[in-house]
Amino acid sequence: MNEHAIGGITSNRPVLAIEGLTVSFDGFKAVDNLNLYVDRNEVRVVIGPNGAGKTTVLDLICGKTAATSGSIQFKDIELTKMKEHEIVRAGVGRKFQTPSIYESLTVFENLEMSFPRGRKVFGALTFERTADVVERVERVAAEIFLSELLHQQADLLSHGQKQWLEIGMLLMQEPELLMLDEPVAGMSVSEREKTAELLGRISQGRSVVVIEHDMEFVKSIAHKVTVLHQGKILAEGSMESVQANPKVIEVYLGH
Ligand SMILES: Nc1ncnc2c1ncn2[C@@H]1O[C@H](COP(=O)(O)OP(=O)(O)OP(=O)(O)O)[C@@H](O)[C@H]1O
Repeated sequence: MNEHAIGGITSNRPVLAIEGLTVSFDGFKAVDNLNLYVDRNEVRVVIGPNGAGKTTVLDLICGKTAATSGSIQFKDIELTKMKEHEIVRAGVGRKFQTPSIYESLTVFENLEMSFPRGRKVFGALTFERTADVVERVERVAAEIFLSELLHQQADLLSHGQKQWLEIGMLLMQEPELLMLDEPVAGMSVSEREKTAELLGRISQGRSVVVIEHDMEFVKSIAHKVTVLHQGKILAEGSMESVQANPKVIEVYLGH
C-alpha cells in the first residue's frame, strides 16, 4: 500500500475501500461479499470470465446499481447511499465501453461542456468561456493527444481518438477515481500503446480502475490485478503472480 502525506500526517488508507459488498438480482449474487482496496497513484485492472461481476462492481461504485449490502468508502465518503450525480461530484468518473461524446460538437466544445462549474451554473451548452475553462480544456486536450484537433468536429475523429476524448471529458471534472470499461476495445496497436501511456500518466495523483480482457494490454498498464469469478475474488496481486495462479488459468486464462 502506498503512503500518502495528508496535512503532515502520513496516511496509508486506500482511496477506495470496498467491504462486504453484495448485490443480489432475484436471489442470484452477481457480487458476493467483495472486499477490494485501491490506492492513490494505482492502476488496478479487474479481469475475469464473462459474467464474473466486473461491470456490476463498477455499476455499484458509480451508483448505477444499488448494493444489497456492504460498504463502498471513497476517501471518507460512503457511496452506497448516494445518487449517481452526487458520486460524480464527489470525484468519481466512469467511462462506459461505447463513447458518449457529442458527435456534432468540436473537441473543444465537448471538453468545455464537461467543465463542472459550467454545467452547474449555466446548463450544458450555454456558459461563459472564461480563462480557467479554456486553460483546462487546453491542458486536458494535450493530455489526450488532441491538441492539434481542438476545433475538429468529434464525428471526424478516429475510434481511438473518440475514446480519448471521452477520457478527457472525465478529466475535465478532475476526478480522484477514474473507472474505465475496456478502454482499448477496437483500437489500433499504436492507439493502444498511447492509451497505456495515458493511463499511466493520469493515475498520478488519482486511482484508476480498468476492466480489461486483452492480457497484453493488462500487462502494460496494471500495477495490480484483481481476478473476479462468480462475484468473488479468485486471485489478486501482480500480473506475474496472477498469470501463474493455477485457479486463474483454470477458470479464465486457459480458455
Ligand atoms: N440488472 C441485472 N439484473 C439481473 N442480472 C444481472 C444484472 N446485471 C448483471 N446481471 C448478471 O450478473 C452477472 C454479472 O454480470 P457482469 O456484467 O457484471 O459481468 P462481467 O464480469 O462484467 O461480464 P462481461 O465480461 O461479459 O462484461 C451476470 O450473470 C449478469 O447476467
